[in-house]
Amino acid sequence: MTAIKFKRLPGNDLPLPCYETPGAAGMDLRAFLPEGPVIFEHGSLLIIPTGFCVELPQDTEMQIRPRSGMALKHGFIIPNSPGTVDEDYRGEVKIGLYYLGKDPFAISHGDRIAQAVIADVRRFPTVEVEELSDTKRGSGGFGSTGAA
Ligand SMILES: O=c1ccn([C@H]2C[C@H](O)[C@@H](COP(=O)(O)OP(=O)(O)OP(=O)(O)O)O2)c(=O)[nH]1
Ligand SMILES: [Mg+2]
Repeated sequence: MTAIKFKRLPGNDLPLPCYETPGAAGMDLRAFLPEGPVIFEHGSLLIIPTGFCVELPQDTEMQIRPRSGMALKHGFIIPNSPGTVDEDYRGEVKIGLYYLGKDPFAISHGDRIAQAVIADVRRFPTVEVEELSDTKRGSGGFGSTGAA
């Protein structure tokens, strides 16, 4: 089976990202903060390193998504969610976290702060045309079909 290749950055003693249960969709990503915890205040937006670079299989992407517990219990959102790691990216994977909680919250080295889902990517050629085909929806959007 194809493996996701991770390259460990110097000083990184963290476990390799992995699936926490056999059926998990995402592998958890940990904060690489060897110099100590980072304190989030309400409204903080910080980019947290993971200590790993990744090489993805051809025609895949890594989506960086929030962990539900971090979001719903503590108020951490990922503003660019799902973050997109391109298959040709060779830099360190980083996670942007925005904190909505009231009280200051510490994120420490090794905390599992996000999850990475590997997804297939299809690429298509693009073409400019004069007309698009007719549909029942037409130009309706943004709630045009109602709520109930
Ligand atoms: O949550 C994320 C999102 C992106 N990246 C890295 C991998 C990705 O391949 C690269 C570029 O991301 P993206 O294409 O979303 O950002 P951009 O603003 O379009 O930057 P670029 O012009 O470099 O493509 O940044 C991360 O490490 N974490
Ligand atoms: Mg881009």
